Formats: sequence, C-alpha cells, structure tokens
Amino acid sequence: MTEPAVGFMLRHILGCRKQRAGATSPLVVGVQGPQGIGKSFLTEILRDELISPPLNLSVALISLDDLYLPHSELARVADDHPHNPLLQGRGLPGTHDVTLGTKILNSLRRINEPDAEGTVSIPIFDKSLHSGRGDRIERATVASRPLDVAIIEGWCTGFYPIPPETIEERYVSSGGPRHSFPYRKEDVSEINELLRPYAGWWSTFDTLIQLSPSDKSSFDLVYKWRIEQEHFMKTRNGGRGMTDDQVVSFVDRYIPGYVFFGDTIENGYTDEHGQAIPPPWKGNALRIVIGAEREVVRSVIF
Ligand SMILES: Nc1ncnc2c1ncn2[C@@H]1O[C@H](COP(=O)(O)OP(=O)(O)OP(=O)(O)O)[C@@H](O)[C@H]1O
Repeated sequence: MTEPAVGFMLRHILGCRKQRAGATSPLVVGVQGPQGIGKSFLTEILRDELISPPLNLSVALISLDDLYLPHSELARVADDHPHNPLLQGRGLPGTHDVTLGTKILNSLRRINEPDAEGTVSIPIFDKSLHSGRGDRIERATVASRPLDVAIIEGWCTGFYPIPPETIEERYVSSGGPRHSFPYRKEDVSEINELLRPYAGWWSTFDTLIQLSPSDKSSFDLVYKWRIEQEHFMKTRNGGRGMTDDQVVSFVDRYIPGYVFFGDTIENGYTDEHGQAIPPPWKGNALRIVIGAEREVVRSVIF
C-alpha cells in the first residue's frame, strides 16, 4: 500500500468492524471530501486492500454521483427552479434520486438478512452523455450477499440542512458569490430544503471518513486539485475536456455547498422542535487532513 491516507482509512474501518463483531449487516461507511481530493482514487485502493488477502472481505463501492437523477429529470429540476443557478445541472442536493438512494441504502443494510433479496442494483451515471450533462445508463452495478463493507463516497456525503438565520449569516460572512458564479440567499434556501430528505441516507451509516483540505479558508486547493484532475484526464483522452477557466466555473457551483453545509458533518442539524440532533457517526468518525501535495497532515476522530 503506497497511499498513507488509505492506511488511515483501512485502520479506521477495521477498528469499526471490530467494535461491532457479530453484527450481520455490512459496515456502512460514508466518505466525504471536495472535488479532486481523491475520493475515487483512494476508495478504489482501499477497496482493493479490503478484498485482497489477508482480509478477503466483500466490498461494495458506491459513488453518490451514480445517484444523480436521469437527464430528463435533471432538466425538470432546472425548469422547476428557473431562477436558481445552483440547480441548472447536476451537482447540488436536489439533483439526486433521493427515493432510489434511500431504497438502495436500506437494502444494502439488510442485504445479509436471510429474508432479503441478497442482491442490490446500483445505477451508473455516465457524465459524458448529453454534452457532459450526463445521464443514467441501462447497465447497473450489482452488490451481492454476503457483504462485509459498503463504502458510499460523495462530495456532499453527510451534509445536513441548516437554520435559515445561519444561511443569512454565512451568505454575508463568506462574501457572497464567488468568481463567475452569482447566486442569491434564496437559492441557498432552496438547496437547504432539498437537502432535508438526505438525512435518511446518512441514518444508514455506521461511520464516516472525511477527507479535508489543509487550507479550508480559501478553497484554493479544491480548484488546484480539480484542475490537476482535468489535466490528467485530458492527457488520457486526446485533449478533450474543460479548460482551466471552465473548471473554475464548474467548481464555483459547488463551493456554496461547502460554505453553507460543510460543518454539519460534525455538528448535525436542528430538528423542527429546535433540538440539536448529532450525526450518527458522532465520536466515531475520522477526519484525514490532506495537504497541497496530497500528503496526510494529520488525522482526528470527531
Ligand atoms: N494521493 C494521490 N496521489 C496522486 N494522485 C492522486 C491522489 N489522489 C488523487 N489523485 C488524482 O487526483 C485526481 C482527482 O482524484 P479523484 O478523481 O479521486 O477525486 P474525487 O475526490 O473523487 O473528485 P470528484 O469529486 O471530482 O469525483 C485524479 O486524477 C487522481 O488520479
């Protein structure tokens, strides 16, 4: 194993499995991190470690990207919110298939039970279709029983809605829209509402691993990593892909997600009675802080 971050992830997962020795359900692990930090890269190496000797575990690796709505429904979401630039295309909460995701995550939790079906189909979303807007394809990935570990990675994994007054405060304190991407407080409020049912997804998690950039204040690393990712992709496919400016515009759309909801991974949310609800992974989640050269700066349990 050559990736230090994978070592931390692996030890955390094995520790969590030990804590629940005898449990029949798979260990469900959320992985969150911003664009380009290496969620896919690292979770694929992690999966390979888990499935290989000496561990020989069975693992399902799911990306929230595969739970985006099909193209026609993404178009409907955009049409239903014509003034909201955050919803003009896939990415933000509100553009995932929450109903299907809930069914998949609940089925994965129960997959090892004798009366469960024993297989779970997970859709595949091809981002290259419809000029890069993407669509769900016919083919699916199938997870089968017995399943030891399910890893669910995504940029907004574990995000909860925030109180309306916090939206107001953060809109002002973050300096409002970034770069080329103007959005209003009202747009964030719509995303906030659309984020509510995602709590059902996170309720299936046993633990969460957060990959966090060492310099969080400016989001510069997120732009740097995502530009590097695009350069790498272009070297492999004959130069097709976004220019650096296009990547910046692309990332701009996700930044409000981190600004407004990023800390909810740690703090949870406030319910309709004003009661603070901690996330299910509270005290049992791992944060790995990643530096500019992708080195592990530190790790903490939170
Ligand atoms: N530790 C690392 N060492 C070297 N390259 C890495 C490392 N982590 C990621 N990369 C490279 O950085 C790019 C982005 O990684 P990856 O696609 O895994 O990020 P991601 O967090 O899944 O992003 P997105 O949310 O956009 O899908 C890829 O080209 C990947 O190969």
